[in-house]
Amino acid sequence: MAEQVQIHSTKSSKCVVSPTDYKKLGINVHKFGGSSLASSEQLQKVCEIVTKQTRLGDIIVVSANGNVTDTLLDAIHGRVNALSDIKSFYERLVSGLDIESENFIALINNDIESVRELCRHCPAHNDEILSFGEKWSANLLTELLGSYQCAAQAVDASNYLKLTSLHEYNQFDEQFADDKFSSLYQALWDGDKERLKRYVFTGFIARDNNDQLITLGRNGSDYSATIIAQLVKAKSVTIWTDVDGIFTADPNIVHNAKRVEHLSLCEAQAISELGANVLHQKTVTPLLTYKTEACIKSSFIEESSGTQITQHPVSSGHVKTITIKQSLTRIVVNNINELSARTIQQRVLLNQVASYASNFDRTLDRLTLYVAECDRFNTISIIQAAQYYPVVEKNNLSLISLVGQSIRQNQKIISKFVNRLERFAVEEIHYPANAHTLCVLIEDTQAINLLHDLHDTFFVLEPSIPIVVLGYGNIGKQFIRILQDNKAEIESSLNKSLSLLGVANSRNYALSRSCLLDNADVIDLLDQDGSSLNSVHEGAVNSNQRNEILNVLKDYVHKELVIVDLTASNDIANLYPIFAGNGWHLISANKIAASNHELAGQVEKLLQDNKRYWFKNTTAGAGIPIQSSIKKLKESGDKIISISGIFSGSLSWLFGQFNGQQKFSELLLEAKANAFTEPDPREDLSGNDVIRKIRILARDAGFIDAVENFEPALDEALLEGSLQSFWDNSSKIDEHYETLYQQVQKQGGLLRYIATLTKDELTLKLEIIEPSHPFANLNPCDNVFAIRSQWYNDNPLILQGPGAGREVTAAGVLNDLCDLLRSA
Ligand SMILES: Nc1ncnc2c1ncn2[C@@H]1O[C@H](COP(=O)(O)OP(=O)(O)O)[C@@H](O)[C@H]1O
Ligand SMILES: N[C@@H](CC(=O)OP(=O)(O)O)C(=O)O
Repeated sequence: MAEQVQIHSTKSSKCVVSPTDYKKLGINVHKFGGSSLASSEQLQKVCEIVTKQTRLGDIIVVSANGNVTDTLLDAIHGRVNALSDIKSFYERLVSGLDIESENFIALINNDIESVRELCRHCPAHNDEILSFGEKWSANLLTELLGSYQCAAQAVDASNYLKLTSLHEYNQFDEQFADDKFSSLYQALWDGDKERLKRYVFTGFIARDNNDQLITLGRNGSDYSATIIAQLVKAKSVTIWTDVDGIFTADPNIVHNAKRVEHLSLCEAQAISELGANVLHQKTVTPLLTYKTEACIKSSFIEESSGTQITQHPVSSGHVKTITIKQSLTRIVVNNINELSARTIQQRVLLNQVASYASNFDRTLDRLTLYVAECDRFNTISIIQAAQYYPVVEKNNLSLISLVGQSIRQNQKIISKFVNRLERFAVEEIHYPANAHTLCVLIEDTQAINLLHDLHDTFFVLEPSIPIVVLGYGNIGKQFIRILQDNKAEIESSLNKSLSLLGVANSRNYALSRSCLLDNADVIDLLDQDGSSLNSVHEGAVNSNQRNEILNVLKDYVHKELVIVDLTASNDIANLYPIFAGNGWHLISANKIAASNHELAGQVEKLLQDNKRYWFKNTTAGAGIPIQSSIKKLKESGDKIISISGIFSGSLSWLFGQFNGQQKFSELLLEAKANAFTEPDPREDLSGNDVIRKIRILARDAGFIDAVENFEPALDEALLEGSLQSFWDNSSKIDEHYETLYQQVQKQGGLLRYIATLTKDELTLKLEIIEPSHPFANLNPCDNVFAIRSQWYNDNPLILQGPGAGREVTAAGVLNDLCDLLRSA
C-alpha cells in the first residue's frame, strides 16, 4: 500500500484490560460485496446504509469494488490492458464521489506499478496481487464515509485473521485475533466509547501460520465476515448483496424465482457448498459453532426484507432452493486408495480450491472431483504432487442441486426429481453425504433448461380455476385482504396457485389474466371515478357502470370459472341462471337468489346439469356452519324437526344492547357504522334479512311447503317510504321501542326477534323470553341456531357465534372458496 492512505495496523498496541471487553459491545458485522460497491451511486447507497444501520464499534467488511478481482486475475494471466482498465475504473468511480480524489488516484497509480512488478513473479505473489482489490475498496469506502460525517477507519484484516496451522484450512488463531481486536477497541478501556469508529475491514484476505498473505477463495469475503463475527462474538452478521436475499433459484437466471424468507443453518450450509455465489463455500461454517443472528439483504432496496438464517429449521421436507454451478471440469484419479483420496481432498481444500460433488468410489478405487475451470490447473498440480496422474475427463459440466431440510427423507421429492431428469441427458445423479441435498451433473448446454424445468416442477403451482369477485364493499375488501394475507398457505394447502381473474364493483372492474393478487394496487383503484382512472391505469381498470365485466367474461363461457357474489344486488342475483348456464361455479354471500325458491331451484338445476357447485354458507349465519350441519345431519339419516333461533346479528346486537337508556335510533346508527346492519337498516327491521335466511334454511331442511308467518320488528308504517323519511322518523321509532321496552320490563323478560322453522310453519316475531332462556344471554351480534331432530330431540344441537360482521363473513366466504376449489 502507498503511504498516503494507511491501512491501520495494530502491531505495537498494548492492551491493559481484559481483551474480552470489546465482545460485550454487541458488535454488528456488515459485509458488502463487490456488486454493492461497483458504482459511485452504489457506494453512496452503502454509505447511507452504514450511517443509518450501523453503530460506533460495528465492523464493515468489504470486497473489491465491482469486478476488480477478476481484472487483477486477468493481469496475473497476462492480459495487457488489465491494469489500465482498473485505473480507468477507479477514475470513473471517484469522479462521481464527493471526496478528495487526487490522493486516492495517486495511491491507485502507485499500487498499480507495484502490482505490475509482482505480476512478473507469478504465481508466488498471486494472493498479494489479489489483496489489492479489497485494500483499495476499504480505503475508498472509509474516505467516503468521512464525507458523510461518519467516523470510519480502514483495517487490513490480514493483521487479524491468521490460520493456526497449515493443515487446518478453517482454524483461525483466536488468541492472536483477540489481542488485535482488543487493541483496535482501545477507546473502550480508555473509557471513551465515543472515540470508537466504524471499522472497515478488507474481506477475502488473511494470513497463514507462516505469516504469508493468503486469500480465502473466490467470494471469500462472506467467509471473512462470519469468521470475524465469530471472533468478536458479534450480535449479528448481515451480508449485503445485489439481490434481496436467497431466492428459489438465482433470480438473474430464473426470473420468476421468489425470495426465501427463512433458511436453516443446514440449508444455508448446503447452498454455500454447492457454488451459489450468493454465499461463499465456507461462510456458514463459523455460524455452526458461534450461533448469532445472520441474514442476507439487498443493498439496492431501501427496506430490504432479505433472508433470515435461523438456528433451527422453520420447516422440513420441502425444496427451498435450486442452485446451479456452471462450467465445471471433471477430474478423475484412478487406482487410488481411500486414504490417499482423502488426503488429496484435504489438500484441495487447504489450497482454497472449491470442489463440488467430489466422491470416492470404493468399488472402483476412483476419486472424482468437479472444479471450476480457473481451479483446474491448481487441482491437477495438487494431485500430481501426491504422485497420482489425474485424467481430465470432461469440461463444461453444470451441477444442479435441490436444497431443503431433510429432503432426502421425502420419497416424493426424490421420485419427482428423478422423473424430471428422464427428459434430459444427465451425466450423473449425485447424493451428497448430507440429508438436505440432491444433485445432478449435466452438460452446460442443457443445464439452464433443466434448472427452469425443475424450478417449475417444485415452485410453480398449477393455477386454480379463475375467480371473479363481484362486490368490493365492506365484505369484498376484507375478503381480498385475507385472500392476499393467506395466499401462500391457501396455495400450499390446495397445491394450486390462486388465480384471481377479476374484481368488480358497480363502478369499475379490474382484470388480470394472471392473478390480481400480485398487482393489488390495481384493485385499490376500483373506488375511483372513471375519468381519473383511464389515464393512470389504462387497460387494468375499466368502467363497470353497465356490467361491462360480463363482456370480458364471455371468453370463459363453457369453461370453469368461480363467481363470488359479495354484493347485495338484485341484478346480480338475477344473473345467476346465466352464470350457471355458462358452466360457472357460484359462491354467494348475497342472499337474494338463495332465498328465492323459484330462482334457487332454477339455478340448482342448471348447476347440476353442468356439474358445477354452489356454495352459500355465509348467506345464513355468516361463518357459522349451519348449512353444512343441516346437510351433514340429513346425510347421516337424521330427520330435522325444527330449527329455531336468532338469525339476525344486527337485531341480536340491537335488542341485546337496548336497555331503555339510549335512544333506539342512536343504537341503530352505531350498528350501521359498525357494518352490523345491511346498508339499508330497514332490511333488518322489516325482517326481510332474517326472512331470506329462514327461506334459505327451510330449503336446506326440506321445509318447502311450510306456511310463512312473518312479523316485522318495527311497525310497517315506519318502514315505508324513502330511507331519508325513515331516518326523519327517528323520534317515532324511539317512542315505539320505548313503549315496548316498558311492557317487557313489567313482565320481567327480554325482547328477542325469534325465528322458528318446522315443516308446517315458518314464523318470525318479536318475543318476550325468560332471562334463563338459551337465547337470552348471547354475546353482542351473536346468532344462535337450535336444531331439533330425531337424534337431537330433547337436547337440541345449538350453534352459536357471531352471525354478522365483515371479518367472519369474509372468512366464511374464503372457506367456501377453498372447499369449492378442493371439490371442483
Ligand atoms: N439462490 C440464489 N438466490 C439469490 N442469488 C443467487 C442465488 N444463486 C445465485 N445467486 C447469485 O448470487 C449473486 C450475489 O453474489 P455475488 O455476485 O457474489 O454478490 P456480492 O458481490 O455481493 O458478493 C446474485 O446476483 C445472484 O446472481
Ligand atoms: N473480491 C473477491 C472476494 C469476494 O468475496 O467478492 P464478492 O463479495 O464480490 O463475491 C472475489 O471477487 O472473489
